[in-house]
Amino acid sequence: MASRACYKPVTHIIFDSDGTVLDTENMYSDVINEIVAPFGKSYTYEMKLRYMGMPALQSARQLVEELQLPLTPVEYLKIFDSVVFGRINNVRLLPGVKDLMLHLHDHRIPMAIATSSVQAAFHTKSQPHRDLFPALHHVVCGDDPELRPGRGKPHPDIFLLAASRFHPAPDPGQCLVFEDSPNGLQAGIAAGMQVVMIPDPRVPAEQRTGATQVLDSMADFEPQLFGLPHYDTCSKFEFG
Ligand SMILES: O=c1[nH]cc([C@@H]2O[C@H](COP(=O)(O)O)[C@@H](O)[C@H]2O)c(=O)[nH]1
Ligand SMILES: [Mg+2]
Repeated sequence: MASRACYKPVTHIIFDSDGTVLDTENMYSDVINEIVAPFGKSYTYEMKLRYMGMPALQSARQLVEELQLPLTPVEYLKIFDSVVFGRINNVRLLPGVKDLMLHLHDHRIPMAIATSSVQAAFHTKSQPHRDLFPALHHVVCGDDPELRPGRGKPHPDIFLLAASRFHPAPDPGQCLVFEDSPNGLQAGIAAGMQVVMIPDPRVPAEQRTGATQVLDSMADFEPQLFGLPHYDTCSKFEFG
């Protein structure tokens, strides 16, 4: 992790979604394990560390091959999506997300989401929290027509595309990324952006290397360290 002196001021924020904004990762692990268990397989956390943040079809292809499932990747994805669809009402925002988005929105800081999730899935999962959408300038999903296949996280493309869609577009160095996954961290670094990583406690130290800052929770984020307006104590605690 960088020392305090290494934090550089930023003007724009790009959030990852799954595991950073939406509390979906444990649900994904449960669903994947339920799908593969009848075939005598399990989805370990070691595997998850490699899959998190990957575009859905790429992840499905790798999973089917790695676990030798008697399914095509598309068949697997259909089952996955239908099971997830039944659980979306339980998807919560992670701690600190709402406070930070509302705070930065109050101060007119431009924000976007860059998620590997496909648009239909993101739309469904995020519906319970649509009151926050006006705070976001835009959302880039993994199936965006301007993203080339095979260039999902850990490639930088989705973050660079998200940065290019602000008006006016900032330099990558002016953007701060929030990420939970090692693939997402690498994507943010490759994009030339600072990355605040909020990993699951099981993410090993070596897969956090390069993060500008590692936090246990978004609620611990101190905007002023990155040249952003600090929290007004009253608004954070009265309305958070
Ligand atoms: O255990 C897993 N978690 C997450 C993913 C992939 O990561 C994406 C979420 O990426 P992001 O955190 O960039 O929103 C999911 O849509 C899925 O494609 C996965 O394959 N396996
Ligand atoms: Mg994520």
